[in-house]
Amino acid sequence: MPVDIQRIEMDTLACWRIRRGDAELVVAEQGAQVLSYRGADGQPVIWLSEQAAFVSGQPVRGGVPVCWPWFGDLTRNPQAVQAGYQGSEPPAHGLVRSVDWTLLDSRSDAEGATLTFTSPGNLPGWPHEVQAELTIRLDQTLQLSLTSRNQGQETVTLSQALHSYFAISDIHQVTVEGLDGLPYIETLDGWQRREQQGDLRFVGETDRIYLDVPSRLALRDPAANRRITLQVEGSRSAVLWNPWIDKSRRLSQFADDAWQRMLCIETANVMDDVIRLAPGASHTLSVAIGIEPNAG
Ligand SMILES: O=P(O)(O)OC[C@H]1O[C@@H](O)[C@H](O)[C@@H](O)[C@@H]1O
Repeated sequence: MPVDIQRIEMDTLACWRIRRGDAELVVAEQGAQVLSYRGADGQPVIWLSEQAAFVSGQPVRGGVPVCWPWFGDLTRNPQAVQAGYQGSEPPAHGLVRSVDWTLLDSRSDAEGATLTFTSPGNLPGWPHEVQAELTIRLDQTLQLSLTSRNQGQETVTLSQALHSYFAISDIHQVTVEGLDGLPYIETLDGWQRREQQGDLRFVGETDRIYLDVPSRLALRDPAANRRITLQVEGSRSAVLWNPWIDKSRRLSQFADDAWQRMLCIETANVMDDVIRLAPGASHTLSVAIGIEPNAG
């Protein structure tokens, strides 16, 4: 199947667009952020906010922001992750969401296309020789692989996530399969540890860190008659997030009712699943996102 790679601009952001039949992927150089992805049937799989702003220095709401070298609020991270940062105001979700990455390589073949980006060196307040490389491959599925390499002389500990926003037909109807029986941290109630019973359904604001997560999760969407599947390597934790009604009003680049159409399943290395990189060591976190027709 012919594959076409083009450099485009979304307002002020330099982006790359890959088309493969009716599938289309758009990636911004800023943050190496996947902005949008439509599958082979032309339907959105990755959600991009209708109110997204494509502004230099600001993460775009939606797509797949890369959270690195820490996830979320730094002060909620294990001490070894906090110790890596020497600045005074740690931004949420790390340092690379709103800076330009460098495109190292772009190529297409008979099956698809691959883009490879590398993170900028010299991140403010983070004096470590650790480089992140993100490979984005579009063929029948969308695959993201984030490799961190420690080229310095000291051990560095980091947390991270591929913060995927998925497009769904109705938050009230979707379920997430694969979490039954898992421990999770309820960040909305004192970060208590709890246990998941059955598949996850959504009845209110959700912001949970699941632990001991298996390599396959699925997002069942009966109204769209499909399942979005996530096949993961290098991760045992996942963050499930939907802001619901009140938090939606406080979020930037987010329509008041957009919570009904999106759900984040973030492929992560957080809490006791953080990555400890000895000198010379590397780690790869990856997720392959596929579609199974028929939510059965
Ligand atoms: O608004 P941001 O920085 O992109 O973060 C969005 C959300 O990201 C999620 O990963 C967090 O669990 C939420 O608490 C947070 O609100």
